[in-house]
Amino acid sequence: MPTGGRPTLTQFLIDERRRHPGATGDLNALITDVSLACKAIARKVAFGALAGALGNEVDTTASINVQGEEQKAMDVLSNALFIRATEWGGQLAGMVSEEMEEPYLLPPQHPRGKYLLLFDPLDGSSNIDVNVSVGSIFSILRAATPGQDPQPQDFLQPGTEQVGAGYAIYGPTTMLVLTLGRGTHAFTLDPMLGEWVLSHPDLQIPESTREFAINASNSRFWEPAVKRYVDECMAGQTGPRDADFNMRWIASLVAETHRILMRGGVFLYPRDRKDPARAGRLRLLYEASPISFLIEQAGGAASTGRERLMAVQPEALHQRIGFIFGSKQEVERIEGYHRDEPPEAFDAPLFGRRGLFAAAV
Ligand SMILES: O=P(O)(O)OC[C@H]1O[C@](O)(COP(=O)(O)O)[C@@H](O)[C@@H]1O
Ligand SMILES: [Mg+2]
Ligand SMILES: [Mg+2]
Repeated sequence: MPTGGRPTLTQFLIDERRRHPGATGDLNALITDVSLACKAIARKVAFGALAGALGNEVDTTASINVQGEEQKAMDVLSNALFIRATEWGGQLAGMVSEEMEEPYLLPPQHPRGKYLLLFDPLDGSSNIDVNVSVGSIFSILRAATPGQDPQPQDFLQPGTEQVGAGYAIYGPTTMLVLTLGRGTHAFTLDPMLGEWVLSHPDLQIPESTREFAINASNSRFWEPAVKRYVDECMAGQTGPRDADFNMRWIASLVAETHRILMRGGVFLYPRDRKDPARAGRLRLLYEASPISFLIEQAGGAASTGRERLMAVQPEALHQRIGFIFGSKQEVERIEGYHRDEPPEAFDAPLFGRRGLFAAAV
């Protein structure tokens, strides 16, 4: 076997389907289409500064997206590749993307299916110019009205409702990491065969760690619980943790997640006071929710700091949220520190559950 006895993604999906005798194969077809989009994005990313010079159509100008952030040409192109690869197959009823303000409705000639696809087509895109790993993140939900165009509120489902989730990482090797609710599995793209090959079945995150990741430049905006946690890590052997810690920050959620899945660690992009118009940095539906599913399925934990992230009921398509995930013992410790803080210390008046900005984008 050219894959050294390891199953390909197709073989893995066939095996999964056997466990669900009533399955139509639509989910497998959708994941195959998503994995094709990821292959196409990987190829484009690999061209780097040669994009355009070699006759591929990427230009290098940037614009501003619906969230007021710089939108790179590769963000726009990756978004188009996701749509092109998945809209025709008849498995999807609609899509939501970081790069589109409203849900994407399928062209009239395409059949509507029973799934919803939510995605960040290119995560960490500010890293592209410096040749640091980037990725794509996706989440699959069931449509409320299969066969019909969805309403925006149909996408507002808690993470616990996800049918599947995953990401592709475009790094030294291109990999696809996937969960369908039975473990988290990583596939490596064999560049010769162009096939995803199961290289890391059933990933398990170590329960404890001595490595944390946070953007420390935001420290003056943190809640007391986060500040306490980081201070204790920094104090190392001289503090209450009685152990030295390492700190990491890549500024690429996919790359941080991948490191944590491979060797453990904890990631924090907590709710903070930096911008009163938004209570966190990362987007709930197509960043935090799918990453949480992957992390939990690998034995880790994912939280807002106060509750299980996948239990949060979304209120807006592009809602942002505080996000803490990784090795279970550390996430539980951070949640404990939040419980120790009186909620009014930070909540009132802007950030309370019922506060002005609770669901702001
Ligand atoms: O610039 P900061 O504050 O370090 O934020 C980095 C975070 O922003 C992101 O790049 C946001 O994703 P996008 O690139 O898709 O907007 C995450 O991948 C990363 O964790
Ligand atoms: Mg992102
Ligand atoms: Mg993005």
